[in-house]
Amino acid sequence: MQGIEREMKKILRSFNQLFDSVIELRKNAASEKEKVTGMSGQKSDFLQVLLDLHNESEDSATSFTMKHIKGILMDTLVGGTDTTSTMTEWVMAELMQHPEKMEKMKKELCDVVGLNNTVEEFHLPSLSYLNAVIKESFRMHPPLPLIFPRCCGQSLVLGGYTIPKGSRVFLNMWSINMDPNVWDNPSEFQSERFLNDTDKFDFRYLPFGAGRRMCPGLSLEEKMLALILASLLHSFDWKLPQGTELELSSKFGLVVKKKIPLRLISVPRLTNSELYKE
Ligand code: HEM
Repeated sequence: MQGIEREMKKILRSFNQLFDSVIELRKNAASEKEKVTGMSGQKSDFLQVLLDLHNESEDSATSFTMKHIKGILMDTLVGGTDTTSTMTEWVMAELMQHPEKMEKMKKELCDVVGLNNTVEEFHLPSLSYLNAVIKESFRMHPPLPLIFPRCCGQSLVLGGYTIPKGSRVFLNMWSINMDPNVWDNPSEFQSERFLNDTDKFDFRYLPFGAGRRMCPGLSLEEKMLALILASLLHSFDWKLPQGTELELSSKFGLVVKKKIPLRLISVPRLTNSELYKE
């Protein structure tokens, strides 16, 4: 009616073309490699695993088609891009708002990584303060505060409320995260509350949802976000452009972002300028 469907189909077509060309490139590269090395079926990345599954399932009753592959690529792209960039922005904004925590963060990075090195994946498990800062940022700024709606399978009474079978239920994570009965001083950014955190499942804190439909990108995200942030914070000092002020208001949408995008100036921090070259 308002051209939304037409626009959606146009976007879908361009994504389809993108995925087709990526898949075609991969297939050509794989057959080229097979010709040179005589080896096939090398599981080098996620796309290759999907293509191998497709090849293996061609003769089976439950086939795994190209349509499935493109659907998975689409889910990964949609689920993993806006959420990650939004969260990077929130963590940086909170650290700019709390310079003492920014300093603590940098000290941890200096101790673990050293100013003559760049951050690598193997450093991440030792960055416990970074982990706490990320968790506290997820608590205060969950990118998907209502996670995804659930449908009630059978009628039940919960906390005195009757929820009829078939109701659509939204879980408001944001209000749980801000509830003083659940968290001490919930409106304060206190990353230290997550410092001695155990891996025990905590129903007060569900930025990635829960149950069978919880976010499948969780373990990738934990590493990706920590690596992006650790690299940004270790390699550069950050300051606000002159005459600008930091503000932390949010804008509601499918992903809750900062209302005004964060703009910062980076100043190289590492001792060896060669480390900034590819
Ligand atoms: C800051 C990062 C992310 C956050 C906060 C986040 C959060 C969520 C949440 C709350 C859900 C709904 C879970 C539920 O209803 O229980 C979800 C679903 C999903 N996420 Fe993520 N996500 C993130 C990153 C990613 C990444 C990196 C990927 C892929 C690589 C991804 C792929 C998906 C997919 C495919 C679903 C739908 C799962 C289903 O319906 O079965 N997400 N995510």
